[in-house]
Amino acid sequence: MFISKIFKHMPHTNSKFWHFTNKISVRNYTPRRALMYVPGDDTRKLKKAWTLNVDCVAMDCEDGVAINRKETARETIRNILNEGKPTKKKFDWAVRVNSIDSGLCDDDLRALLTAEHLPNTVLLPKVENKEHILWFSERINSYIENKKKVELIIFIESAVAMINLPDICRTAVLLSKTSKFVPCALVFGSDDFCASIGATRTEDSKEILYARQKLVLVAKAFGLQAIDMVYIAYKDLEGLKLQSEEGSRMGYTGKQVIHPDQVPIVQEAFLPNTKQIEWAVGLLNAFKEHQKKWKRSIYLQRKHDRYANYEASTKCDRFNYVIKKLMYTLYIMLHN
Ligand SMILES: CC(=O)SCCNC(=O)CCNC(=O)[C@H](O)C(C)(C)COP(=O)(O)OP(=O)(O)OC[C@H]1O[C@@H](n2cnc3c(N)ncnc32)[C@H](O)[C@@H]1OP(=O)(O)O
Ligand SMILES: CC(=O)C(=O)O
Ligand SMILES: [Mg+2]
Repeated sequence: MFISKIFKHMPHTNSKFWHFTNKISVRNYTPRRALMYVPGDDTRKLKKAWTLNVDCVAMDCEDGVAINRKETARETIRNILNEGKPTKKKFDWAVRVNSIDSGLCDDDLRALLTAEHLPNTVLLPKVENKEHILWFSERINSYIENKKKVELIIFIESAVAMINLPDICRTAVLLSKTSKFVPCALVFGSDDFCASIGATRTEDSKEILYARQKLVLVAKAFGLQAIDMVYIAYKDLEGLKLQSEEGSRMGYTGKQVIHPDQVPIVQEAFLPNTKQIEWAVGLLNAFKEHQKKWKRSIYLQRKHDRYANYEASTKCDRFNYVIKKLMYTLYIMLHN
């Protein structure tokens, strides 16, 4: 359980330590513990966002922007993309376009994906079915030049989308082999989801428990990050902490936020705690001891039984692989 929890915190990996973990496919892992929305028409908030220590900044064209400000948001974000990333800080530079059914999505994509610099990630809200993914793929292939690709975050926000979820993910994964996007995460859009199923929000969110669990389950089945719901009462930081920790325990890798004060609490909740780190260090030490014994037993088995030797070394490889990942994560945590 702990191992899967820390894998989700693998950061951008261009460190020397990479040589040690050269067989581990975490090289391009982009952490998104907090995914913060910034209304795309609000230059003051956009400037503020660059000063924060947040994993993902989502410049928003969708629900954070009033209908009569859509064009302003699109233009403002395009200008920012033309100028290039405004800081050397490492964070996921993302845009949330309007939904396909809104009729605004194509204009958003055209404006944002033909700017001087591509965003790292496109957030596609209200995906309902695989046809939406096919449409998105066709549109972005016509806008992005060369061999460049963006990461895609798929929003699941309705009853129909929840039913079609595996189909949506399968299509996205298959298309990504030939298209200019790579699916990287699912987002649970709980506010729109509640509206879709006619649920009334409660403090413990029991009314959406099934959907919240299903999203994380399907995300993991397709190797995607799972990003949990927004905690709208942004002044209630205690409630935010409890909900973030709950999401982390459920297997979510991050959470959407709407206010800078929410960022540190959420990012903390999606990191391993001291107890878990101590447990991992204990596991590393135990492993060293076991490895010594295993080496000897493998040597003896090699002499007597070829098949048994094969089994043992396979186990050893698997264990080695897991430990290397653990050590790598500890190294990153110590150096942050
Ligand atoms: C269901 C969904 O789709 S959720 C996504 C759509 N919703 C959103 O995007 C809402 C985003 N959040 C916001 O717009 C704001 O946080 C609000 C409106 C909720 C509150 O804003 P304010 O009243 O300005 O909050 P507050 O005064 O506490 O802000 C403190 C500082 O943080 C800044 N700030 C607040 N929210 C954000 C944000 N999302 N991004 C960047 N900066 C922000 C403010 O500009 C202010 O900066 P300043 O000190 O330089 O003036
Ligand atoms: C985040 C979002 O889009 C929603 O909850 O509907
Ligand atoms: Mg929504």
